[in-house]
Amino acid sequence: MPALDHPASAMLDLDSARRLACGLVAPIGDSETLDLAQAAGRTSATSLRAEIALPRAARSAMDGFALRTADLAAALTLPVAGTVAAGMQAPPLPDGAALRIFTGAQIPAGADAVVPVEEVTETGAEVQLTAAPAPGSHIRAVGSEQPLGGLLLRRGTRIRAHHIGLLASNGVAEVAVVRRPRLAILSTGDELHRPGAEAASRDTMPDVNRPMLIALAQGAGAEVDDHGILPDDAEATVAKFASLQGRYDLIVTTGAVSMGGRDHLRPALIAAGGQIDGWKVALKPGKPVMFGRLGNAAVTGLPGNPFSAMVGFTLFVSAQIARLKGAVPAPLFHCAGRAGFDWTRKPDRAEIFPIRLGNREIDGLPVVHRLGEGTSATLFPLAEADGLGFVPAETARVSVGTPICWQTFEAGAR
Ligand SMILES: Nc1nc2c(c(=O)[nH]1)N[C@H]1C(S)=C(S)[C@@H](COP(=O)(O)OP(=O)(O)OC[C@H]3O[C@@H](n4cnc5c(N)ncnc54)[C@H](O)[C@@H]3O)O[C@H]1N2
Ligand code: MOO
Repeated sequence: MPALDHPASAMLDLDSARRLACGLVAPIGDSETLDLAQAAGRTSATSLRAEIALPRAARSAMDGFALRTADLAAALTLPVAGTVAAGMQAPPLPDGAALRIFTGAQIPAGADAVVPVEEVTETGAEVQLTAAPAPGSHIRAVGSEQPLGGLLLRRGTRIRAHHIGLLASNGVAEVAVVRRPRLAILSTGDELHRPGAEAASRDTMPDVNRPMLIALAQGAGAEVDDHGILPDDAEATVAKFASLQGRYDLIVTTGAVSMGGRDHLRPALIAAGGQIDGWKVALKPGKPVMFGRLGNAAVTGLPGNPFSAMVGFTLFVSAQIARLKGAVPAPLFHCAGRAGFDWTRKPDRAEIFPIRLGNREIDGLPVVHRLGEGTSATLFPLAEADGLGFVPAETARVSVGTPICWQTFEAGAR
């Protein structure tokens, strides 16, 4: 296999790395048709326009009385000639009379206003008003809520509960959505065993990254195949890449991307006919991330340290999944907090760290506490974390009370 030469100094900055990662995938063109109830969270594959105007018939917006305003010129008292409820065909309004009407009921032919029940006095079979309403009062006119041809769902929209309701109101039962991105996820390392598969020993350790990344990818809307644990073996790695070719939109690996003699991933990708588009980001943790391609699939090699793998997913893989789905990747980290800690650091790489939110300050911004000591080998500081904090590469010092950027764990998954 080819020996790869990469100078230690060449690191992508975070923005360039994210752009590169997103550029290696393209929005999926295939679609499938789903029952409306199954479509939440999926991306619409087509735009839908209203084939009807709503409401289809003029309806009452209130419980009250339907009447003809012209009839009130002589007197403000009218006899009540009957009742119209939602779901029934309204009888025409007799001359010089009112009809009791309920919310959502069709406006009787001849009526041009509804007076709410609390604005009238009912005496026997008559209703007495204090003033004549303006024509059109409390009537939902035909087409007033949705025009014929109005846009209901734009292509590329993430379908949310309110879209489902809107489509249901138009009698739509099925919707075309972009097929889910197909991901292969695998771990590398002779030291790994499946969590719970064997008793923990001092020689082996559970595979932490695979179950975590599968959960993250499924949460982001991908269809994931679990490709298990790959041994630290060059030939096996080439063979694995070859077997994955043509089947996936994105292949995500962890481990074997650093400088060690057993870090086979990059040469194996080349040997399998793939290419490497970038390696190493000025990011802590997550420095040795690799961005590449194998046929039509993007290949993202995340570092083996579990917090590095998680950060790499959050910053790069989640954006790649969003783009595959035809969505716009979520912007990262809003500076909507105040540091609850002092921190002096080496200003060389952007840094991500677990955070816990404290009380809100008088301006409404939460105090953000940094958890852990910056170790990428453990997820332990995340146990009680509310999200992730961020400082740019050039930050050398953070002081209590200064603005700090953070995001919830859900922020990246769209
Ligand atoms: N000489 C250098 N050494 C290292 C550098 C460097 O720049 N120069 N970078 C360090 C950084 S930063 C990281 S991050 C790691 C990344 O290493 P790899 O991605 O090559 O990963 P491995 O060496 O295979 O494993 C690293 C570490 O993570 C554990 N691991 C791996 N996979 C899993 C898994 N699925 N579940 C749990 N733990 C896993 C593995 O046992 C190692 O302890 O490299 C540094 N070294
Ligand atoms: O990049 Mo490593 O991910 O700093 O631990």
